[in-house]
Amino acid sequence: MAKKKAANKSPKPRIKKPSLTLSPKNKVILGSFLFLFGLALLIAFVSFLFNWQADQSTLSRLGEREVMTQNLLSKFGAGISHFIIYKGFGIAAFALAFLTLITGIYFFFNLNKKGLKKFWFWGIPVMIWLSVFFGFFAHKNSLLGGTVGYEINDYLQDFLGFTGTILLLTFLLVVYLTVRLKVTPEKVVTYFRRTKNDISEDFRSATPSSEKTTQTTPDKQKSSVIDTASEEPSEEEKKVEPGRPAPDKVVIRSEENPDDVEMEVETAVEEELDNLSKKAVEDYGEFDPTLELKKFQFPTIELLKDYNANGGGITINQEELEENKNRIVDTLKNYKIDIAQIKATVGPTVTLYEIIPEAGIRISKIKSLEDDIALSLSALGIRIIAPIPGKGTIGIEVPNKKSTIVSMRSVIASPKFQNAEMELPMALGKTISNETFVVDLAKMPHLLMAGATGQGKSVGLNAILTSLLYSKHPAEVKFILVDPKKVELTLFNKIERHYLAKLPDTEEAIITDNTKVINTLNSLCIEMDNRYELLKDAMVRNIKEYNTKFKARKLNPENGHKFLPYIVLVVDEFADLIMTAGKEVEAPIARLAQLARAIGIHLIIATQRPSVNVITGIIKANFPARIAFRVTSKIDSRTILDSQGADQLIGKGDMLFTQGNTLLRLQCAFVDTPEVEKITDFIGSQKAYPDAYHLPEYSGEESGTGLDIDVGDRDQLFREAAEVIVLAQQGSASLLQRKLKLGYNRAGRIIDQLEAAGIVGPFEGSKARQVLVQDMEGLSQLLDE
Ligand SMILES: Nc1ncnc2c1ncn2[C@@H]1O[C@H](COP(=O)(O)OP(=O)(O)OP(=O)(O)O)[C@@H](O)[C@H]1O
Repeated sequence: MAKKKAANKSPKPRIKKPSLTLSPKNKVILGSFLFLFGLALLIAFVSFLFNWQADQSTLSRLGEREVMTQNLLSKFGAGISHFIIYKGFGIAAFALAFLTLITGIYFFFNLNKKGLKKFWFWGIPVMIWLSVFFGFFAHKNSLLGGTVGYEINDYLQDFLGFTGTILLLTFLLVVYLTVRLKVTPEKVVTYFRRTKNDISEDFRSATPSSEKTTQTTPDKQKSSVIDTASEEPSEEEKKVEPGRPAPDKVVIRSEENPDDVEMEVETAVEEELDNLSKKAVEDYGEFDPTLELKKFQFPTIELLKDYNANGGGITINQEELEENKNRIVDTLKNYKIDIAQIKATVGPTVTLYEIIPEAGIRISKIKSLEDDIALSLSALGIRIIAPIPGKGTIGIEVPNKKSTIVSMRSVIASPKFQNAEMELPMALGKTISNETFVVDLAKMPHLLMAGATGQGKSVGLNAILTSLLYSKHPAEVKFILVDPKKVELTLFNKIERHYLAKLPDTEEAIITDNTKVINTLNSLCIEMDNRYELLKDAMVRNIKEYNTKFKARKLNPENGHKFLPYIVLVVDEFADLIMTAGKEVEAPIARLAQLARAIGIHLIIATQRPSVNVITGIIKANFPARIAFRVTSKIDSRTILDSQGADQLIGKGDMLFTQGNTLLRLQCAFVDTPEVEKITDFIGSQKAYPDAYHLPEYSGEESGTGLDIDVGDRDQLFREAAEVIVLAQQGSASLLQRKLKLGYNRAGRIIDQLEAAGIVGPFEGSKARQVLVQDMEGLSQLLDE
């Protein structure tokens, strides 16, 4: 039926569009016509060059049959040549003949017309350029530039003068060479270099023919001769992929035994770069990750305060030095330890006295006198290093009476930081010999920081972040800041869209809520896995190689590849996090610490309480780099550094740094909150990305109570407990404890089961849980279901 309907439908009158495409037959006809016409033009033009003067008198009478012309194509040739060459473009008009000829070939063989369009697009301007150029010589030979060339040239000279016209033509020539022929200065240089090499190569290969013959002289014949393969390429060589260099081949042939089988030794040649990527780099240059914020300005050094401007700096107090020296010598003498030599190095906060004891003194003896020396010097924070590694001396560090602030400004301005060729340079402060200390976070690869309250942890974190802000573009590094104290890192909110990373759909980039940390950490683990996939795909081992490859345009963004910024996760108050979230935090942190180094995710973890349940073995094992500010006990010092010493520091940024082996005493650079504010204001006022860097989405479980409790696992007293709760309309475990005489654990378990059954609501902190069933009737209905 339907078919019938369709059949009955009268066909709509269609308007036939004129088709511009030619049938193959017509293409051959048109192609051959154009080809022959172009050929005819060429013949006529060439002939015109020799006969134009003779034929000129006949031009006015070309219509008459009896007029004779010299042109090979007779009157037609003379006429059209006169029109196109003499009246037109001069000898540049040959281009027209060639273009017609080529067009004929394209149509005849039905070739892709894209190339043909290019010929015309560039051919016509080239013809005009040539004719204008030859216009300069019109007074010598009017045929060179033709009338058009002469007139345009004359016109240009009227306005630009002779020199101006030449300059304009030169400019157009440069445009043509670079755009059409892709000639660049580097290419020209390499071309000449290669030619030079080729010539010298030829020259060299021409001379040693005598050597070749000498090789075959009998006295030099050994068991085998190595000579290069014959010049004629073998079948295999011919099969080598285009674009891939042919491997170097040598043939080893036994000379004594010509019947022996030849052995061919092939040395593999490194595969040439991907031609496409090479071309992309040639056309567009290397990928620049900073392009989006091209105008981004790094903060200036003036934003940082110069604490030593008013004659601060390290002052050497001779009296103090002398006094301390005498006391050290006297104290040691009291214990019958003689000193051969003593030397002092004055640092910003402490002075190091290096002593060489007389021969025969046991080092352990001096070490055991630490407290006595401290007592006699009546100073806190004395540290004895016996012996100083690599020096063979014993060091006694004594705090200066007047310490000097190491300003962030001085370390940032130091050449050591400015010239640091590091991925993530951090200017931590100054050593005891007053040298700026810069380390690479990327090499650490994670950093653990501990210290009692008020000893300089937050300042230390700010110093690290400031160093990175002064050295890395927003495209190169992203921070994830976790700040349970809510006040320490809030200033960095202003640079959210420049430097921070966050989970999509979260408002604040700085995480202050411990429960959100878990999601972020898990999301970071996903990011890590994704990055490893990308690295695997790109066949590289680390983020540096990956980004280099990406910049060289060897990785296709359409396959998910992108420039990967470093990610630095900073956690202030790690102890607080472990207390509230425990294993849930530890597991992803440990995973990241173990695996994230290669893919550019680095962790900086700070804690007040370096006890073993906070800094667990697994975390310690993966954080070889540690910073200890002053801690209150030797045990804490051992936990963080695996040795004592941090308990003897003097606070205020005095710190010990280790990267696995030796301990280094440093004075942390000081950066105050107003300075950080100025820096973040400076960056925050500049153009930013539309949003913070988005981490992959992670949907964690909303509640950690395990709501999928099996009905069969319910407590025997479940029903009774439910009734108690509904009757009292109060969802608390202590009520169950009292009424049913239960222990805390069992009551807690029953509450969880009640929550799973939908009788009470979720945990609400100190408040009792909400009861979701209003009366006993509702309860029995629910339970029967
Ligand atoms: N590198 C330093 N140079 C000079 N003074 C410093 C330095 N670091 C810290 N201080 C001083 O110590 C004070 C406390 O430092 P900071 O706020 O960093 O301590 P904290 O360890 O973070 O304490 P909390 O754990 O309670 O936050 C600073 O206000 C400053 O006066």
